[in-house]
Amino acid sequence: MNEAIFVVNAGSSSIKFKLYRVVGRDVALVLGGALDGIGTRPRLLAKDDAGTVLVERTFTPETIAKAPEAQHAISDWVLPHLDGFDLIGVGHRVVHGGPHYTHPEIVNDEVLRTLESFIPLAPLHQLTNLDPIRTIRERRPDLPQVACFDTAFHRSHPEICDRFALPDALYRDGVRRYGFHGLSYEYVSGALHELAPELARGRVVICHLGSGASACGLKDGASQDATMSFTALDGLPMGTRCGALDPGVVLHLIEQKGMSAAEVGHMLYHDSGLKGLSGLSSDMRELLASEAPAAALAVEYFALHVAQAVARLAVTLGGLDALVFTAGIGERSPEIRARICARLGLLGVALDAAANAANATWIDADGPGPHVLVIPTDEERMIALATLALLRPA
Ligand SMILES: Nc1ncnc2c1ncn2[C@@H]1O[C@H](COP(=O)(O)OP(=O)(O)O)[C@@H](O)[C@H]1O
Ligand SMILES: CC(=O)OP(=O)(O)O
Ligand SMILES: [Mg+2]
Repeated sequence: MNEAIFVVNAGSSSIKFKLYRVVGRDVALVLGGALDGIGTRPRLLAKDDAGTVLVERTFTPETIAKAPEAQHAISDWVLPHLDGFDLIGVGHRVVHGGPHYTHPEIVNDEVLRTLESFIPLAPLHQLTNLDPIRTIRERRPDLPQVACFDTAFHRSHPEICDRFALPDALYRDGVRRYGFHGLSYEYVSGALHELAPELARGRVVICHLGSGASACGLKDGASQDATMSFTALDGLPMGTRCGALDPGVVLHLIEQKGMSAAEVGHMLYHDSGLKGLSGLSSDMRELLASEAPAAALAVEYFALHVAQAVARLAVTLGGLDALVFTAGIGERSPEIRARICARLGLLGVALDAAANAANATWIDADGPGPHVLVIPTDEERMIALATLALLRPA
């Protein structure tokens, strides 16, 4: 029987899943899909490895209001597809791994308890990440599960990039710049290494621009600094999250405006970013298509802040050899890449307009400036490989 690994990437508004066949020390995709639009426009879509649609089904928002209903709908559809496979384990994306997990971990009671303690640090993600682990443990206690952390890749930051300018006791208590999207950065950095090993050894900034957005500076493939920090709120403006914010604003809202901490939290996580600025949508496609001045402001604000982040990370790295775009916006929006790069002429960044418009891999113009690339991310493949490596050590 074919050995297989199932991967779950549970997010704030979607649950992505992939099934891989084990091929020696590698994995090969069998099928993959997502249930997205949870609570708004739920839709289950899955395809096989050749891209043939296996299922496309929509649900009412009442039927799939929250992640648990989405999990049920996915397992109802997936379970028959596991027939004929010998599942050796399930790999999960877990957004927050805290200060100590520098590598994926096989989940046991103690690991699960530790990860539960990070729920307040990642309110959009952690609970949704841990829910499927708990459900599968109840149904199949024999099946090994592996937690792969968004934070682990960033534990190589030098201390100066791991700290806030706060009293030292807080640092020792875990108030640190953890960084997120690490599985994506690890995958993209590996893909860059396959494309151009010399370049991957240099000073690289990767911009992960999805509904959550961050940027990371790497040297020789190791993360040095990132825009997201203690929580996935910091750094770039996002679909619904504010990005970097004067902490005085939070104090003002609580002390002067009488908002509760929960109300402020809800606003910063759910009603800010592109959605807050535009008053229209958190979806970059809708903003780019809109004539509204507030939509144009939100788009330009996003581009300015990404460009500022690239420049900041280039300072950490002492220069810039390559700039890489990934995730939904980064992979698919020539317009946003062009606006970001137009602001980075001071670093020598120059785009080839035709290559950029075609979403080509290499999109920089000929010349001495940094290379600019588009590399689609694949967090699930990273998780599958990590799961295999842990369950079948060499
Ligand atoms: N062609 C496109 N042009 C601009 N933005 C796009 C395009 N395709 C997808 N996006 C944007 O990508 C974002 C979602 O990215 P994705 O990486 O799938 O996010 P996540 O995995 O965090 O949910 C949304 O804001 C969506 O509008
Ligand atoms: C950490 C994070 O923001 O993840 P996502 O982009 O999937 O929301
Ligand atoms: Mg994502």
